[in-house]
Amino acid sequence: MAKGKNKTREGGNTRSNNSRGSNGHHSKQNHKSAEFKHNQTHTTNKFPTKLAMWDFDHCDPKRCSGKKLERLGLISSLRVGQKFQGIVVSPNGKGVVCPDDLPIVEEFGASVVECSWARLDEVPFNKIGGKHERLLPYLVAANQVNYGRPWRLNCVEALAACFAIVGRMDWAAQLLENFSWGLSFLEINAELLEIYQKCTDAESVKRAEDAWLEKIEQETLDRKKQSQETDLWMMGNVNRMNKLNMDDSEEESAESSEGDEYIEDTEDVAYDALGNVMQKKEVKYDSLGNAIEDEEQETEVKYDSLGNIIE
Ligand SMILES: C[S@@+](CC[C@H](N)C(=O)[O-])C[C@H]1O[C@@H](n2cnc3c(N)ncnc32)[C@H](O)[C@@H]1O
Repeated sequence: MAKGKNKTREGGNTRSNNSRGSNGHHSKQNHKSAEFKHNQTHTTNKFPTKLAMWDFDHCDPKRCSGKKLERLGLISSLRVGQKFQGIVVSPNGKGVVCPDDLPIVEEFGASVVECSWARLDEVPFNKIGGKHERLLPYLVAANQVNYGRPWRLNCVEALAACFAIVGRMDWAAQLLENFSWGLSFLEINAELLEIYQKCTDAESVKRAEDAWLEKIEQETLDRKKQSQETDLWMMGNVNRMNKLNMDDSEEESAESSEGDEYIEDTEDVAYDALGNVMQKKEVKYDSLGNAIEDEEQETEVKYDSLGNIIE
């Protein structure tokens, strides 16, 4: 259990509907009471540690994971100008999240910057953040917008990644469970998260990240080389196959033409009882194309009274 966590949540309540986002103003309320309310509502009692975000309303609310966490009452909004005591997972971070961050995460929670990747230059990073701003090491997004892209995690993935790296896989899963695709983030990054969890400080995570990047780069090169070799081998085979096919078809056509010839030949070839080819019978045709019977065969054979052929 996080130190002081219950204490923080005792006075806490979920964010009220009239609280404001990072770039909005609180209507009909003076600054002081709004600030007081904000400080009072920056935690929810639905999650074991504090979750917060600066929301710049850049994204489609239907696809925005930060907004969904807010609707679920799991995360609260921070104003521009307001700093966060816990880990700030941010593109503006210097070091990377590491297992040594566990006590900070457990005591003060984690926050993100809900904005568009394409509009980072509009974010006043100097007016948000905190003492513990962190980048995330190489991990691959599982969300539907950036699936398969390294580093470009959405807010819920970023928070979950932070929890997973510091060893709170339970919190990571608890958060991601709210998204249909959520747990696949832990699955596709399982091997890497285990490696990061075995590290200590930011430098060791960075070294692990570098080693992983080197490994996947090498694997990519090996795969490329292998596929080129396979292509060559296949091409060799294809050539051989083509040649074989060609030879085959040549042989086949040769065979078939031979066969045809053979068949043609057989039409006029006669065999004796022992299968020996006998003299080809010559068929003669009249001017109308009608076969004329061989006169020789038509020659009448005469016999004497004893049945002997008479010449
Ligand atoms: C740019 S926003 C995009 C949010 C997206 N629209 C959504 O639906 O959640 C994602 C935020 O998550 C955190 N984040 C994601 N990947 C990160 C990384 N590799 N390093 C540091 N922070 C990261 C940052 O706070 C970042 O601003």
